[in-house]
Amino acid sequence: MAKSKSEETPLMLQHKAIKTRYPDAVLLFRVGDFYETFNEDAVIASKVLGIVLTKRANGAATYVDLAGFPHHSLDTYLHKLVKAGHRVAVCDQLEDPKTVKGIVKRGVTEMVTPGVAVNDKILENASNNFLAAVHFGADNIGLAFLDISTGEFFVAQGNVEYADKLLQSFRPAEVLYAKQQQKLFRQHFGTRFYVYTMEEWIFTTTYAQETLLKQFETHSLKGFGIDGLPDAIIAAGAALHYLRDTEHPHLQHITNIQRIEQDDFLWMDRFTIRNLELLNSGVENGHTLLSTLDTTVSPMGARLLKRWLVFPLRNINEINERLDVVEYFIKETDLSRSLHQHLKQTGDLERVVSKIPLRKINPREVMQLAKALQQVEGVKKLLENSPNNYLRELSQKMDPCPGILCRILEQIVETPPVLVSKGGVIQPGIDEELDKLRNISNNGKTYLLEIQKKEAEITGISSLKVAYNNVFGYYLEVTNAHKDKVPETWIRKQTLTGAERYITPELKEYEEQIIGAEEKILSLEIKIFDELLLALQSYIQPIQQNAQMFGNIDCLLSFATNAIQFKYRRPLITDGFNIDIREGRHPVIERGLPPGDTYVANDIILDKEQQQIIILTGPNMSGKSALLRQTALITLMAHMGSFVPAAAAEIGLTDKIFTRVGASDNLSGGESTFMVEMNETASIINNITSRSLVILDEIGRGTSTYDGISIAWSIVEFLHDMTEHRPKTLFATHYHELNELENKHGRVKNFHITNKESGNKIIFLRKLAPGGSRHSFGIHVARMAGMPPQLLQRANEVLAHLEEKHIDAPLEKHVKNIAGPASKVQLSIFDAHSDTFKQIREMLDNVDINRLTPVEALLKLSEIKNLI
Ligand SMILES: Nc1ncnc2c1ncn2[C@@H]1O[C@H](COP(=O)(O)OP(=O)(O)OP(=O)(O)O)[C@@H](O)[C@H]1O
Repeated sequence: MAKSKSEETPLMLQHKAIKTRYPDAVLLFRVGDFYETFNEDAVIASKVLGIVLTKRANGAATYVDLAGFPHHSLDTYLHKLVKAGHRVAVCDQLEDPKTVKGIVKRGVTEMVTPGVAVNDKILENASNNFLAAVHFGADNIGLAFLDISTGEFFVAQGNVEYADKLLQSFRPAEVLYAKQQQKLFRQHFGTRFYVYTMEEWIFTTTYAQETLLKQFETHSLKGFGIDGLPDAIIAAGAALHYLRDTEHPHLQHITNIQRIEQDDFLWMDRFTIRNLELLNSGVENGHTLLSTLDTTVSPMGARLLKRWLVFPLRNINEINERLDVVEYFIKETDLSRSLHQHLKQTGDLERVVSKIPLRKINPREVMQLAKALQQVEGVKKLLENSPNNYLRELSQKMDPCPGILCRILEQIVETPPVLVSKGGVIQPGIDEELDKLRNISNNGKTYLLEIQKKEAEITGISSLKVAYNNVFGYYLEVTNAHKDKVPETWIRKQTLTGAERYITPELKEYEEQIIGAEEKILSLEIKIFDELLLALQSYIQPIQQNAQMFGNIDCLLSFATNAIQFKYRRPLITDGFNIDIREGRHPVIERGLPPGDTYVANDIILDKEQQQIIILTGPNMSGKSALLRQTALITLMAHMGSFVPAAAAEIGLTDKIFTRVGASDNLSGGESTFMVEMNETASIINNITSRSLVILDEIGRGTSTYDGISIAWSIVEFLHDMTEHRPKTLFATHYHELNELENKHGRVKNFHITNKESGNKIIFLRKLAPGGSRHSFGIHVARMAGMPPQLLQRANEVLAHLEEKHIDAPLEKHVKNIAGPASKVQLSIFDAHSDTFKQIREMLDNVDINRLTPVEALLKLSEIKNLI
């Protein structure tokens, strides 16, 4: 039977009222020194946190489930709940229970969700924690990315592919969108994000405009260059709304909004970012380009490097600006060393400053901020007369904020406690009243010791002790042996087994003074600290700017460090179309080689006129993929402004890098390997220009040999014969049949990776050489992998048989055979009277060739093939 409201305890009624406002969050409900969870929240908490689930009586109304933990463990447990994908509402006591009769007022002081976290335990130093908002407009998708822990705020607007790429690059911890757009979102971006849906009215232009103008305290958004992006503005408004909705009203550190312009950056779609293993290797703890290049020493640098990696530049001047600095740092080793020292002592300036408006900064962090500002002072001096323009400008933009720096150093003790409530934060000499109270407090303690000494002398109780407890304050403790020496004026308060405790009027009088003083000292310290935080608010913007400058310097120093340590060279970025890499290496593989092994360097030359497409053949494991990827990585690194692993490199400005890898093992959404590959390849075809670099690794491998060859063949022809564009292409394949393309198409060139056969074995030389290779040596690799000898022998026999059968049949004929009934042999399969033939004919009759896309055609082909 349902219990009436009045039968529940007042505490549970209060809990219920608050929980109704946060139905989808785990509510951590502060009760005394504990955070408690009730009902279904308790079940979740006990499971995720491994804490005991108990039951508690709820007045006359049944029992409720309960699980709790001590309040000082909040950070740890909060972290676990959020990492497990829960939204958490922290409900605190808003009044001092000592001063309240009846039930104390409670309210949610913070909501923590995966995308809205400022807690150091939840955040990773080297990564941003972005909240994204996505809005599907009539023609475009608007996106916003906001990191509350650093104050960074980006917006963009574009088509689905662009949105997809940005989501992959920013890797938001949480994505918001309107409830009604759920189907659209799922259709385009799948289920790979942690999402939260909101009411549609939040995603409207007027509301978003208002929200943004209020945040930035401006009359228009023109100054941010985003007023022409209506869908992005809606997304940005929704992101800000969500922050306020999650009880984050103080957002003074979000001072700017930056537009991401598609054409400003070298484009890589999400498959390319994945295939090139820029951020993730697909294996746990595997090496990525990021982990290989990241020698930054500050969290600001680490986070920025990640962004530089997925947003390489496309402006020659900006790239050269970075390269000039790297070159300068390489030459000026002393300067680089000093800069490194300063950066290392800065800590996470960007995140510390964000804690000021959020009221989360503690005294120790304020001191860290002061130390960081001292580093800014040092770096500014080091660079102010630099012959390098870029560094001189950075130096001009730095502001060590001397006013507030002095104030912090003057007011805060050198090593303050983490909690201001512990006291001992404020320096002496700052506040007269504080000094006076401290004097009383300190002397009071000395006085207590004097009382102890005096009474010990008078009574002759040498072991007399003054001590304190919460029940009756200061007392004198006498062991039983001396009990009879206690004067009558002492008032007995407690009897223990071996001792008795007494108070005296004199003791009580001093106790009052001391305790009163301590309380007053604490509230004065908190007041002075709060005033300091208020003053710090006005410095948020310049301090954030300093943090950004430090991030830039850190990344460029990191490039210089890599260049020195791993012998990278400065690339020459040109306005032309050539890629000319001499003695290039794969930056990640070369670092992972066992000691004693050296990476075999190779030249790669691609251009618009002679060598637009390279067909690369070679045995398994010979290094085809490595060569392809190193070309893409070197091109990418050059556009980041980094030196590159090559003896020399001339890189024409590149607008897009595409990579497609055949037969990926990671199948998504139940699609076949072949379909995934084809869809991925189809998206290339619409997007390339002569400035694009296309890397195709064993495309066509996911289907039968002839299908594979046909698809690969037609892709190469397409890329070669595009009317307006000549994308530079590297195509690695096992199908040595594709070498025939060189004879038919002027800008296709065959290369192979050399190896040496020694007896029955194969030695990889890994050197690139002109010309194709005749077979793919798969059986040799099988031998190396330890396959049984009988199996290998049989494989050799089958191979010999197949090669004999096809040796005289040029590939083109095979391709035609698949495409149409040109050959007699093939015709025999299509026996006009067979059921299969009839079925195929029917299927073909139903096809409207004029409306068929290439991918659909391939699918149809595959369907037909399955019938045969
Ligand atoms: N130039 C090189 N110098 C030294 N080692 C190399 C070189 N290139 C490749 N390797 C090593 O050889 C291994 C195989 O290379 P890779 O995967 O590129 O071969 P592949 O020809 O693409 O093989 P498959 O056809 O089986 O995919 C790499 O993991 C790497 O360790």
